[in-house]
Amino acid sequence: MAEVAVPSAAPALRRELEFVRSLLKTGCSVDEMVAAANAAARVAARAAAETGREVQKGGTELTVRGLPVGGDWDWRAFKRFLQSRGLSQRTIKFTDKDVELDVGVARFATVADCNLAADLLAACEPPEPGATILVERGLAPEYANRSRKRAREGEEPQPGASGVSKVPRTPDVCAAVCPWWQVPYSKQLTDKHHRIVEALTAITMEVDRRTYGSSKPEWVRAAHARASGAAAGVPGSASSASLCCPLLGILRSPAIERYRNKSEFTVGLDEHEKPLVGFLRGSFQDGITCVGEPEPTRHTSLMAVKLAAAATAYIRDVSQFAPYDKRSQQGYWRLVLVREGRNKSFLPVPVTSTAVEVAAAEGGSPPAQTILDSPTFATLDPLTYLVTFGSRGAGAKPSVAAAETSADVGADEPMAEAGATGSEGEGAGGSSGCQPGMDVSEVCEMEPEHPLPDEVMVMLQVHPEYLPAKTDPNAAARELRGMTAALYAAAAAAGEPLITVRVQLHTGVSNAAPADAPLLALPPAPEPPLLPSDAAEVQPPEPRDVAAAVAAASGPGYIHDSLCELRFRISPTAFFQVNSPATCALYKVVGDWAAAGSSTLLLDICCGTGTIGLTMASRVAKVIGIDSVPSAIEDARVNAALNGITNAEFVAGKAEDALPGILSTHAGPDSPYGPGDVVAVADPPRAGLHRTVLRALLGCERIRRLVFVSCNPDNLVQNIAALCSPPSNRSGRDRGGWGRRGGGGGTDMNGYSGDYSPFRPVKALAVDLFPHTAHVEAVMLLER
Ligand SMILES: C[S@@+](CC[C@H](N)C(=O)[O-])C[C@H]1O[C@@H](n2cnc3c(N)ncnc32)[C@H](O)[C@@H]1O
Repeated sequence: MAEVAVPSAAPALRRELEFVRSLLKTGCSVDEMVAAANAAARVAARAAAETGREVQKGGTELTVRGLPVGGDWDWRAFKRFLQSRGLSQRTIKFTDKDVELDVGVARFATVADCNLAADLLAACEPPEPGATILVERGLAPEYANRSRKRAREGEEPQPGASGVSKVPRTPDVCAAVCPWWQVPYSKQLTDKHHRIVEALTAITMEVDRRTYGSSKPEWVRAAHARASGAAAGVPGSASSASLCCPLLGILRSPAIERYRNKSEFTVGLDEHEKPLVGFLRGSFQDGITCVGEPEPTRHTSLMAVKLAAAATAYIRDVSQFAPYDKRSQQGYWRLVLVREGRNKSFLPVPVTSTAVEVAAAEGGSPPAQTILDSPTFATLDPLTYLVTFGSRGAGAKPSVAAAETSADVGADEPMAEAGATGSEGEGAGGSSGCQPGMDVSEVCEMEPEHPLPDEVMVMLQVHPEYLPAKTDPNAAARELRGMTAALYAAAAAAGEPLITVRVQLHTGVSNAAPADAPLLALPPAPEPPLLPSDAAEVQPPEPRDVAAAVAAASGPGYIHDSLCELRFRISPTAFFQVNSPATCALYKVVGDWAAAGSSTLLLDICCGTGTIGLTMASRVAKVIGIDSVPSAIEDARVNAALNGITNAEFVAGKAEDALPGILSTHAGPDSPYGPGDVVAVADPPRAGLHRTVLRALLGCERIRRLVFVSCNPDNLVQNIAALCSPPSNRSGRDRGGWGRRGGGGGTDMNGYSGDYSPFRPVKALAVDLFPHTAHVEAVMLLER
């Protein structure tokens, strides 16, 4: 056998070669010789590859060549192959393999994991006898291009992109529900931050468009001046110079893997036409009805994955009822909603990539990651999760790049100075001991194992018009109870009991049921036959274990979760933020920016289950929350009582209907709240606030401070521009509905006839509540 020169940079190869040499010397068997020859060939190929190319050190990606082609050999098979070779599910962050290519790529949680994987794979048996696999550090060029394209488009890789022509296929489930799953988290944060930069710039432009002459707000002029300076060569870029206010950075999500506390699974058919409880692999409008396995999606919790698998098994193996088919509007099982809650907040403290790299270089284990132990609302420090751009290392001076995006508009303003933490004087990092903020280059994806949920709720959405269910209520009862028993067993096996199941009856075509769709407790066991002669025709009596499981899982019809030391009851259909750890950080910022005190009336507009208002109740005189969903308001009232809060009132109704009356009662001239004592927090749905609400807020002069939370940067622009534009001297070009035509008094295009002072954007922050998707939350403080 030819001697192979092993480069000094490849100690694993050297060890492997030594092993082969020793094997050859010992007079081993034919099989062992074959294995040795294969290993030697692998070594030779790897050595050749490495001498021709520097080993990329410190990365977390591996390319594996020589994998089987065709059949089922896609990324799932590749992932199974990695797992079967001793690599843990948790450390493998993504795998990608086209069935037509012999190359697979994998990314690992840490450099140490990647090193271990490289060593394990170099020494392992190939997936097929006689095959030779080759392991290389870094991303194969053919995949690097695919990843970039996918990241840009948020789409699944089309095989044609790698040069192999194939018929387009239904998108992968990950591409459908967490399209950024393969994009490094630091890149996700950068893109989301940029999206908010664009929104803040668009606000300046929109208010500029709506105003002219002396009515143009000072902050718009200042933005113009910055932009002109930038255009004239003063360091800075025109687009970021035009931000309407400082953008302090982005709060990363404390947890990025399997972070969702709510999973909505569709019941349908998989690509082989077998029933599956999972995620739709595209939109019904695009003709896609195929459902995919939820397990590969990075954001779905393991408990939810297990419950989906149990529901699938029940429908496939036991149920007599079919999944609902939207096209024919036939079938019974429609949706399985899983919600989870914890007794204590789960708040991991991020470690930096430098710390991980240093530990790996020193051959040690990755740095220990701490979990904040249920911090109080006062001690939780959002700086723990702040990510900024362009200044490597916390406390480092912002680089030129940072100055370009932030200096003129103050985006590098420390968060504490900007009033973000409300805990001035306490060391930055507060209770966590973490450095204040981290540069995006320091973002690391390592995170600790999540604790199991303490409470699990399932809502089964079914189609009551399905003929076999309609004609035989006993059969329907048996199905629902059988399904519940299957789910109960799966939850218990996963470590936590399923405490409550509810059934939603829904006849509409889309799975999105109206808030008032009937929600029922589990039906009682079918009655035994009255006459012995009927006995032959009826099903056998319900097994005892089903009855016991149903009794245990009937529960109260709600669960509880914890945020910032408070407990929240959540009903099946009430809104509750899906990422509890990130929500704690978000609420802390909202609370601090509201700067509410003991004389404050806090308006929580679109309050859901009362979360924002209740987290602030102890420091204000009164909270009034409004939400259009009655069950959410019921939850909010219970949540106040649950936490011993007596100064909160909740109103069920649309904000556009309820807010004007609330303001005239509680914030009118005769109210006990003086100017500035009324603080509003608005957290509207994606469509944004109704213009009646905007008008009411503008018209209430006691409101001087408004914290706006938005999950839709596009609608944020219109809402903020409306709130920050003066009432008169609007440009005649403004067809958007806020300016009066011409100056002076009169009535504007929306019927608002009062004078008011517009708000001014003070500062903004992006918050990542939805890792692996393009969604991002923005928080803005407005003052006047
Ligand atoms: C983004 S959620 C925010 C909920 C809450 N602030 C939280 O953090 O959990 C938006 C809320 O607005 C409610 N909503 C939707 N349209 C509304 C309207 N016209 N008036 C009042 N509330 C509305 C929804 O029911 C939902 O609870």
